[in-house]
Amino acid sequence: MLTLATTVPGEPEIFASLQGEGPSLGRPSVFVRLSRCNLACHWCDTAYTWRFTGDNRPHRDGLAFDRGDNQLALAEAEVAARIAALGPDRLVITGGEPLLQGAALARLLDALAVLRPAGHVEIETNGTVAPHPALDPLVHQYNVSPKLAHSGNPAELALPAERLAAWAAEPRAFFKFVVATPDDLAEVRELARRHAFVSDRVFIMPEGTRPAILTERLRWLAPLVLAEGWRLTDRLHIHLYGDTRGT
Ligand SMILES: C[S@@+](CC[C@H](N)C(=O)[O-])C[C@H]1O[C@@H](n2cnc3c(N)ncnc32)[C@H](O)[C@@H]1O
Ligand SMILES: Nc1nc2[nH]cc(C(=O)O)c2c(=O)[nH]1
Ligand code: SF4
Ligand SMILES: [Mg+2]
Repeated sequence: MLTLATTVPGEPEIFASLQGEGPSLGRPSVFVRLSRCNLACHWCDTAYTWRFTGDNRPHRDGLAFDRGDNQLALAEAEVAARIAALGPDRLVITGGEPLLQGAALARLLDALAVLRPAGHVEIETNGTVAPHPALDPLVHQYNVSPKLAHSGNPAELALPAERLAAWAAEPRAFFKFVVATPDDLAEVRELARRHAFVSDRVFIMPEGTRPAILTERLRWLAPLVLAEGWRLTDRLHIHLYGDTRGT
């Protein structure tokens, strides 16, 4: 079984949209949003995937708590059928933290390959969890978004050095750093130096869930990103649809 986020109670968050961020920006894709996370970013735009109680404390104990309206368990075959019915042959798996459900994701992708053999699969991840060995060969692209200090997570949880080194050596991985102030870029620079990130695989993305904030931040980010030789990404879906579930 997979545990998914919901758009409304009882409806799993599986939808077609344009990939709004990073190297595949603008590509028609099916999105699957899973429930639960092992981090707790202050500014998380999908906190409904992990903050279930309203008391602002994340649950990090797997499925051993009351399932509220914000999540739903579904069989892998059912999720595969819903994905295939939506059309686009690119799949983006996100959350929450999808790699927490690695074995079930491997079963999902096996089922999907029967229905839709030539598809492309990318995973949005916070980069703290190693991909399950059965899942890894089925993935074409990892969009790895390590969390900087302004996320509010302790660095030892959010930036495990061995994992970052593994992602840096993984040719299918792109980094996507969320930045709110110029100071955040100094942290990216230090991580890039320590792990010898390939510049062409480093994306900087403004923090924000409103178009005006994104535009303002993109303007001061552009020259700084240019000077580093990294890449800049917007959040297209926010401009198109706002901060709405299922878009
Ligand atoms: C909700 S996360 C889910 C996947 C995974 N947990 C992660 O953090 O990469 C999807 C993407 O949205 C980004 N994100 C979340 N909240 C954001 C915000 N307020 N502004 C900009 N990006 C945000 C994350 O950094 C990540 O790249
Ligand atoms: N359109 C669209 N593109 C996205 N790219 C990454 C997303 C995510 O939440 O992981 C996302 C999302 O939620 N919507
Ligand atoms: S790691 Fe991703 S899903 Fe988890 S709290 Fe941070 S942005 Fe949200
Ligand atoms: Mg999103």
